This record gives sequence, C-alpha cells and structure tokens, in this order.
Amino acid sequence: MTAAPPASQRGEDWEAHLLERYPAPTATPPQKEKEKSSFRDYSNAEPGVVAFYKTNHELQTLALVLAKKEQYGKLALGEWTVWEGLERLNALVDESDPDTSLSQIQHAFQSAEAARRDNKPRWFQLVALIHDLGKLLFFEGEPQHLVVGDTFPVGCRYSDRVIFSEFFVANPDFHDPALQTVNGIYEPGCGLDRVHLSWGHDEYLYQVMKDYLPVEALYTIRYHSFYAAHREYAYQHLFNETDHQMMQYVREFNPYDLYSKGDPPAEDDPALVAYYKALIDEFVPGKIKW
Ligand SMILES: O[C@H]1[C@H](O)[C@@H](O)[C@H](O)[C@@H](O)[C@H]1O
Ligand SMILES: [Fe+2]
Ligand SMILES: [Fe+2]
Repeated sequence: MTAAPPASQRGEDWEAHLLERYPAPTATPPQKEKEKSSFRDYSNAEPGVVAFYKTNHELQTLALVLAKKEQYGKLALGEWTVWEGLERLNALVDESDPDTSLSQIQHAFQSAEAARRDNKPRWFQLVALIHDLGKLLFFEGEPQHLVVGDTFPVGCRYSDRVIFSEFFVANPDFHDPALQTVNGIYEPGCGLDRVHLSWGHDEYLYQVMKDYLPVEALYTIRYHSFYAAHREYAYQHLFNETDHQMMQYVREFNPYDLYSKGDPPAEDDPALVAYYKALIDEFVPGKIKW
C-alpha cells in the first residue's frame, strides 16, 4: 500500500489509485436474500434486548425528550471531525440490536460498502457510513436507552406497531389522557418535523448535520430508526406531503442498514479508510460542532 500523500496533494491520481487498489465490491453475497426474514426477530431476542426496550419505553417521556433536545441541540459538546466521531464509536456494542454484536464502526463500514457496491450516489454512501454516529452520545455519559433502539412519537397515543408496545403502560405519559389521544399535542397532518420522537441518535445526528447535507440525507438520518412509520406505516395521520415523499428515501436506505449486518466485516485496509475519508471531506470537511 502506497502511503497517502498529504491532503493538499490528493488529486484525481490519488483517487484513481484508490479505486484501482480498492475497487468497489461487485457481487452481493447470495446467501443474503434468504436470511432477510431472520432480521429484527424480536420474538426470539436475547433478554438484554427485551430489558433494553422495557427501560426505553418506561423512561422516554415527552418532558424528557424536550429536555434532551434542549440540552444537545446547543451542539456544545465539542468540535471534532466526522472521522474522529467514527473512531469514538468503535467501543460501542448496541444493546438494543438483536442482529449484530460487532462494533459500530464495523456496522458503519458494512452499511457504506453495501451502498457503494450498488452504486448509490455519494450522499447516500455517506449516510450509510455516518447514520449511527449520533450514538457517540453514549460516550458523553448517556445510557443506551437514550441513545439507541427504534424511535416513536411522544405526546400522542402509542401505536401497537411500535416494537414491545406492551411496555408503554409503565410510562407516566401513558396515564396522562391529554397525551394519549390519537393526535395528542399535535395537529393532524402537521408533519414529522413538528412531532417529537423519543430521544436518540437519529435526532441528535440530524441536529449536528443540519447545515452540511442535502435534505434527503438529513431526512434519512433523522427517521431511520422510526420503523413503526417507515416499515409498519403507523402514524400516517401526523405526516404531511413532504413526509409521504421523503419517507421513500428512508425505505430505500433501510436494507443497507439492516441487511448489511449479515455481511462479512470490512477488512482493516488503509485504502478503504482513505476512500471514506475523502467521501467525508466532500460533504463535511474539517471539525464541526457536536
Ligand atoms: O437496535 C437498532 C439500532 O439501535 C439502530 O441503530 C437503530 O437505528 C434501530 O432502529 C434499532 O432497532
Ligand atoms: Fe441507527
Ligand atoms: Fe445502523
């Protein structure tokens, strides 16, 4: 492997060298198709996954979500590059996820490589790489139930299409009639932008990336964990026209997030790293506020 030239001298030659040294993977591993139904099988989930959702559903109240939005919306944690963020994630294993016990940086590469293999646009590949980066809130001291897992609206009736919805009975909001009508504190058709989802890595990373990425990318990041909506078609009464259109991007992205968890982990290859560092620099160069 040739050592990377300094950033200022990396032109087309360097890119060409990378592509030659590290061509985009071509064939999708054939065994993946038949395994699709075995992902997100919560009925056979480990006790840790069930315990995670019990805590998550009990503690994520409207009041807590508003407080976390206020706290982290200031982006006052520090300044670092996206790559540094990815490196921070390396030590995290997601307790809510029945499908992977790899580190999050491996998941980031698997997802991004799957997108690259299918020749998805550059912004889509970047989303695949960084979509879970908000999980670094865990390293700022947040417990996993405020960082990972599926998201759901707070401030209105819980849908039974949210996984483990039986656990909502222990949430204080469940016993507040004003928060348990179909629309709750929202106007029908108000649009998801006005709806507060349970706090976690999606909303946080959306806030961090707001000024850097195209709207399709931001929307995908913000709602990728909202399975009740993008997979189960719940909460449509809160959607506006934009949501109906934009949710297609989330649905298009989902297989690259979910099914890539069955792919072999990426090799430790400097050219792979260089490819993704260049991709990051294209959209989010240098240090940004977190
Ligand atoms: O367990 C997973 C994991 O935490 C993902 O990052 C999140 O996006 C999914 O919605 C969740 O089910
Ligand atoms: Fe995620
Ligand atoms: Fe993910």
